[in-house]
Parts: sequence; C-alpha cells; structure tokens
Amino acid sequence: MDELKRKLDPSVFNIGRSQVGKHNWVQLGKQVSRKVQHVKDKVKNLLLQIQEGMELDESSLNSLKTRSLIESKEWKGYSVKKGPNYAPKRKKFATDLTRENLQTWKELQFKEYNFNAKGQPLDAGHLHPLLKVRKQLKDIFRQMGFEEMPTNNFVESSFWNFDALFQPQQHPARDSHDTFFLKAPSTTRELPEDYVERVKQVHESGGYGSRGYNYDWKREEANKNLLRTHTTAVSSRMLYALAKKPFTPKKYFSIDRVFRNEAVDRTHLAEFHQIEGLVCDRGLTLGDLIGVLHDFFSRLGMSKLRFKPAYNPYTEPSMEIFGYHEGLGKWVEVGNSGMFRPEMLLPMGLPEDVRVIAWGVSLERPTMILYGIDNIRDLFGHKVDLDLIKRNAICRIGIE
Ligand SMILES: N[C@@H](Cc1ccccc1)C(=O)O
Repeated sequence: MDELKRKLDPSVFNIGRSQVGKHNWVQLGKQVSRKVQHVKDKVKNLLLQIQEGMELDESSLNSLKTRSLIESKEWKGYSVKKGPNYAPKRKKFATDLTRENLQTWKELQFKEYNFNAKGQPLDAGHLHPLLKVRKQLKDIFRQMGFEEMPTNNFVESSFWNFDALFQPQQHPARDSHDTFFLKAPSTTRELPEDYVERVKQVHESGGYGSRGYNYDWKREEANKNLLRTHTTAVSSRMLYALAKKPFTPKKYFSIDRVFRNEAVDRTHLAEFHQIEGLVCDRGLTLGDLIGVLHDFFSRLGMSKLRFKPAYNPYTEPSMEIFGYHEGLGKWVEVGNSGMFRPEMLLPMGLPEDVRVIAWGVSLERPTMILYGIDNIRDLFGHKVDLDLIKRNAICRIGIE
C-alpha cells in the first residue's frame, strides 16, 4: 500500500482505494492481492457513450455530475419542414381587373384588398388657404351677378379713402395711428376738381339735406397718399365713375389687400384682405340690404344672421353682422354693413333716388374658421406656416 501511494498521483490513489474497497476487487491486508481477473471501467464507458451522443439514464448522469465529470448545457434548435402552402416558386397574385385577368379568372388567385393602406402622399404644389377661399367667394359673388372691381392700387389718396366717404379730416382713423401714410410720393397728382369742391362743401357746411361737420376742410389733408385702409376706397371711385354716365344699376365686389397700422397679435395683422360687396340701384331699402346679406351668407353656410346697430361715417344706418356658425355652435361677428349716406352719393352726381347698400368682411376670418387656424400669423405674413399649407384639406364653403 505504501509503495502504491508513493507511486501514484494522490487523487488517483484515493479514487482507486475507495473503488477497490467498494467493489471488493482486492484483498487488503499486510499484502495486497488481486481478487478478480477483470475490472470494467464503468465511468470511462459512460463518458465515451456521452461523447458519442448517446442518452444515459438519470442515475448514471447524476453520478457523473456529482463528480464534476460532466456539466449540462442547453441550446435551442429549429427544424424547418415544408408547410401546407409550400411552392418552389413565388406565386404571383392578380391585382387588377384587366380584360385578361377576367378571361382567366378561374385559374387566377386574386390579391386581397388592403383597405387600411394609406394613399401615396401627393408631391405637388399647394394653393394657400386664402387663395382657395377667395376663389370660392369669387364664385359666389359671380353666381349672384356681381362684377369684380379693379383693386390693383394699394396706394390711394386720402381723398378717395376718406374724404369722398364723408369721413371728417379730424377722424381718429386718419391719424398715423391707424393709417400708413406715404413718404414718397407723399401727395396725389390729380383729383377731379369740381367733385373735390362739392365734397369740401358738404364736409364744411352740408347740403343735400345735411348740416355737414362745420370745420375747415383742408385740401392738403385730402392730397396725402396712404396705403388704402379699406377697399371701400375702391367703391367710392367706382360709384363716382358710375355717376358720370347715364345711370345703370350695378352689383360690384372686390377681394383684395388693405393696410392698417395696428399692433400685430393672434387675430390682427397690419395687412389683410377685405371682401367688399355693394349693390347700387334706385329705391333700395334696408330690407334689401338684409335680404342680400342673407343670400350671401347662406351661400357661405351661415343662414342665421343677427344685426347690431353700428356707426360708420359713410353709412346710415350701419349694422354689424353676426352669423351663427353651425360648426362652432356659436354666434361670430362676420362683418360690417350699411347704406351709403346721401352726403357721399349726391356730391358724386348720382340720381337722388339711387341707393347703395354695401358690406365688408375680412377674408382671413372665415378662412381661419374653415381651416381651424387660431393664429392669423400662421396664415399670412412672414411667419406663415408652409407645412400648414401642404397639410391642409380642401375645405368647402357652404353647407347647403
Ligand atoms: N369699410 C368698412 C366695411 C364696410 C363696407 C361697406 C359698408 C359698410 C362697411 C370696414 O373697413 O370695416
């Protein structure tokens, strides 16, 4: 024993000693003598079996594990088999109802429609919402028999913008708070002299049944150039031109830009667009104005209107217009209107029984309501939101 212990590695000696005792392979005494001829190395055989990939019973595995001769590992594998729709070539489904496909439909398999698929985004130019709404308004005016007035002059004289409209020269709207006056050219080149004289008269001392304003009317004030503050300046020029010819009834409209020296905020810009309509005919009454407004606004989708007495220097009576907005479910202020004063029409030379009914609306307001825009600066001006123009749907005015 002592000799064996010296010769062998201690771990081998220990295992051997416990195994020979357990299996009774040798006689242990003073002398060590063999008791069996053959010893089967069971452990070696088990390890060889594992190496070959054979499956072992639980107790063998456990005995190997406790001796740290093996360790267990896990891995995942997949097996791939042919499925029920297996085909060696990709099948092409028919997608269109063409003549050929219809002739051979029995042999074909049609692709199912995907109703959830989104359409291709259109990569194209887009009209600005103001242009879309302006187009619809122009159509409405034309359907109602209105002619468009020429509005291609942003620069106007104070005379046509204010004086001809019986707006007194000390009116607060005329001072530089609300009006942009021009530096160059600062004054207008010519005005119709005889008409200017009649306007001066009616401002200073009245006439045509009016008392006038009783102040010193100054020509220099009337000559001053400005950026027109309203398109009613265009209406005054058109009515004057109309008065020079034998009278014919007219219906005029315009949609164009106006300028006001205002603090810019969510609802105000220093330049915006006005929609102007007027009807000029003999014997018109306030009832005609209300009737035309109902016709006009119901074509815009507002058939419920309310009127509130108001004041304009050039109209009497004057009315603010409120419309019930079905979409918003509330009353909104939509414009201003009135019948032009005799002090304005008679100096022009229009026949005495001719009346003019007129109204003005901003273009931005209905556009903002239609497109759900709450900041006017997203719509117009240098901060305009170009994405908003791309994203916008087509909105139709009118619900009738
Ligand atoms: N000119 C007015 C609108 C209006 C036009 C015609 C008649 C009466 C009022 C404005 O600027 O608000």
